[in-house]
Amino acid sequence: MNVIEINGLTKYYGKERGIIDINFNVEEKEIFGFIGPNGAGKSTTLRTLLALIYPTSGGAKIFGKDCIKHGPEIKKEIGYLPSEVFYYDKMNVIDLLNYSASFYKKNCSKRIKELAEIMDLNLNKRIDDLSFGNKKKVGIVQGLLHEPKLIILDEPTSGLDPLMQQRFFELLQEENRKGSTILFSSHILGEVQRMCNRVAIIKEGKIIQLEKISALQENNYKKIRVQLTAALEQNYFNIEGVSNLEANGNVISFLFRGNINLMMKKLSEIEIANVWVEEPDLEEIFLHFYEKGA
Ligand SMILES: Nc1ncnc2c1ncn2[C@@H]1O[C@H](COP(=O)(O)OP(=O)(O)OP(=O)(O)O)[C@@H](O)[C@H]1O
Repeated sequence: MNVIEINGLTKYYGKERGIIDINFNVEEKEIFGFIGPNGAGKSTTLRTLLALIYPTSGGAKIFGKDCIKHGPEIKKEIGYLPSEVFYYDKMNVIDLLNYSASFYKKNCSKRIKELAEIMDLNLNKRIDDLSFGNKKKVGIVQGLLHEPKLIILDEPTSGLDPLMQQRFFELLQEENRKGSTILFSSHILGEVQRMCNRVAIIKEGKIIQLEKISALQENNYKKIRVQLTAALEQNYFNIEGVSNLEANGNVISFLFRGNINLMMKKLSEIEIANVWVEEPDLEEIFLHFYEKGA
């Protein structure tokens, strides 16, 4: 069953492109990643799903219901963490969370305490005494306190230190095991690869790739940099599977996809000072999609 169905979703801000003809579904109990560079349209898509802004055309269904028409009803079952959190600074954390909880017809006090403990959040502090990262934690607790069926997170890890990111991902995995469906946006490929079953890649307002993470990894390019000790014949690395070849002084870099043994053989036949084999970052993967004309 699809928890989210997005059909031809398009949003223009006046003449400015927001998103164009977005189509994808998120299945029940899936952890779905939505990834793209700044300004690609991730927040616009998520805000439209939450009926915080209205689409120019197209639409989406959540739990089988139109996300705009049935917005208030649907939102009771959604936990949302916006990319930037703004609060009434003078309130205490616990008062703010109790106020948020009052919108749901259930007692959330026990869950608030549990979540605050997991995220190491002091409930008695005033909001304006909190650091950016701690404000983010308030947002996380606020988004999860009513044990929502669907969790939508917009760049949730920005501002969290690595330990907290880890705890937060464990928390999400636990929510997912208990039955929640999760959609989260990010511009960090690594965290999406680690967490998600499937991913949609968005660029300049359009979906350019929709993949299972396993397929994305199989297709994955390695980024190879070689530091040479002596000049090399110009076409030495010009073999099948090599793209984006660049030379910078005595360092040659390229993307490689193919049989890694062939590449290792090629490397073993020359004298080198150093070699780096890395996962390409998101920009480089985008560059590759771009070159394919996607
Ligand atoms: N309120 C607005 N008015 C005009 N243009 C907007 C508005 N909000 C977003 N846009 C434009 O819509 C496009 C998509 O922006 P959006 O914030 O959805 O991207 P994003 O992928 O979430 O990026 P980021 O990671 O930087 O938040 C951008 O070109 C942006 O300039």
